[in-house]
Amino acid sequence: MILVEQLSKTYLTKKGSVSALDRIDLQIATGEIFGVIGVSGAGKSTLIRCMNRLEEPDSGRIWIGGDDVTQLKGRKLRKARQKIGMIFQHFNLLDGKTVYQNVAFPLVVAGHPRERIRQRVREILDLVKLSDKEGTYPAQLSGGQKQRVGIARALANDPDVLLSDEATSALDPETTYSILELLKDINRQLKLTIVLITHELEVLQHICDSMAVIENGRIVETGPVAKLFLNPESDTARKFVGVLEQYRNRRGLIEGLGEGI
Ligand SMILES: Nc1ncnc2c1ncn2[C@@H]1O[C@H](COP(=O)(O)OP(=O)(O)OP(=O)(O)O)[C@@H](O)[C@H]1O
Repeated sequence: MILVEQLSKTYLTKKGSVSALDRIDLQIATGEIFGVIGVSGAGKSTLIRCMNRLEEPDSGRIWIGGDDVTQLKGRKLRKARQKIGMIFQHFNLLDGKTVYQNVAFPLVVAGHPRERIRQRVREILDLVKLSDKEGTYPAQLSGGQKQRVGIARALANDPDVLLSDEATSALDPETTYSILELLKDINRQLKLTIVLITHELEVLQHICDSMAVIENGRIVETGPVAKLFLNPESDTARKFVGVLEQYRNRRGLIEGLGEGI
């Protein structure tokens, strides 16, 4: 279970302060895929980055597997971070290192023996279906393959939680689909809790069990994903669902016209 309680974060800028998160409360069940959706600037990245302390919240608590991660320091924080994997929109791979070295990196940092690292990297590359790319450099990979390396690296230390920061936003629809399917498989096989942020309703619809809608740093709606489509309550949710319906209607119209030709 992940519990977020009254989490707040304000950025101080030259132009004044920006409230990015305003007393956020969330409850995420172990083993579920939980989506946070919102428009640009709503606070999604700040929220997910607070979960592994890439960002420091001003106040509030984040409980992950019994630990309040906001209170951890030093070695305990490093240990907790090993159990929270993260994947990014632009993959964040080490360009000068091979696929093998990228995936091995967190294991080397964690101080595992070389033989254990080799065994684990091979296992994980097999899981993400990149066993044939061990010696390849990121520049020689497609976007989808890069994200698979990112996922493999995030899973190397066998985390309990995977955070996904717009992991499919830079990918074409077909590759997005394959990465979402991979995340679903991983969630099932490893019983891994996944928290993902997105501004794409289709991503939420395809993969998430539950969701929260974030608007101007506040959670304005939460529940099962189906609820969002059947009964959107917030302005953000209504806009997202409205745009998707318009798009589907237009596509239906175009396909209908096509049939008449
Ligand atoms: N390092 C920073 N310094 C100052 N302001 C920031 C910083 N990071 C984010 N913000 C501001 O905080 C608010 C929330 O930003 P955040 O990146 O969390 O939103 P987001 O929903 O992830 O947006 P996007 O989808 O565009 O990435 C925005 O107003 C943003 O401009």
